[in-house]
Amino acid sequence: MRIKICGAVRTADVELLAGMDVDLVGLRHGIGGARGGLRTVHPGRSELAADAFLRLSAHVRATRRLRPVLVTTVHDVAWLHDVLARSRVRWVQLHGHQSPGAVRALKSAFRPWEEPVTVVKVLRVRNGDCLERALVADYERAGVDLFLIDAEPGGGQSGQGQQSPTEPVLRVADRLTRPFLLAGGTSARRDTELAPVVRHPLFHGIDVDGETRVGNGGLHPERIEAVRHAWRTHWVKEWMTPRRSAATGRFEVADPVPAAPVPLPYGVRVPFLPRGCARQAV
Ligand SMILES: O=C(O)c1ccccc1N[C@@H]1O[C@H](COP(=O)(O)O)[C@@H](O)[C@H]1O
Repeated sequence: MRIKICGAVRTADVELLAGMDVDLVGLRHGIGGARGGLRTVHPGRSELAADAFLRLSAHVRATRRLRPVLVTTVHDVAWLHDVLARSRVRWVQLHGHQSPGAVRALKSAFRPWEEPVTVVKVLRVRNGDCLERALVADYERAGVDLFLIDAEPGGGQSGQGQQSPTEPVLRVADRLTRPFLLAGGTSARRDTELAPVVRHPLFHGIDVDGETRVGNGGLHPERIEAVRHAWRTHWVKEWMTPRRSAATGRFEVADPVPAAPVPLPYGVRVPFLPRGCARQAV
């Protein structure tokens, strides 16, 4: 399971992340404005100027453990190729309305002898529906490697710390043949609603921004550690560890949210039941 922390803006952020158990570092460059097309709630919250992007991405690469990810809303393939080539960053998160054609052109802009680019395309969930639903197959044919399912409360805004309801996320995930990251208000909360998302065969990890900060401030080690612990230790262990079933003797992945109502033995009283359990025979 991969963990991406978004919005590093200074060398100290990279040094902090290098000492933590995370994988990908999002660096925002080319957000909104004339080249973009996506307005953000916090315009330029952590937008890096060109020289800062080059410097910080080199710093991330130098850790040899973390991977820098260019997070951008720019559509212009020549600009994207130039930034990726000059910085030697090979992961890009297309967080705008970039078309499948732009994805195809970007993938083929890198020659076969060059390190290929990994394209992450955002799919936004708004009012229970995925805005890019009709384009998913085209994105896959164009070469998207990984999707990022994010909540968009409206107005073309991302990163408001709002979590997408599970059902629409699963509906999008079921249309995919490529893996996806979950974004949008991802936190350290152990919300059992998320179990079916984590257990989805294409679930690949999480992308977090707001939860890793205190207020609008910088990255906070304890908050990052809380998210890491919740997802790497709790969720993954809880839902992905096969256990031997007492009934069948076979190894099965634990299911804390039973699909069918589970009858309780006669006389048992419980103050709280997990979702899916029927209150019977009390
Ligand atoms: O947060 C922004 O303003 C933003 C601007 C442009 C592109 C992406 C942006 N945020 C992304 O939103 C998700 C989730 O963030 P959060 O955990 O809900 O705060 C993440 O991918 C950010 O990169």
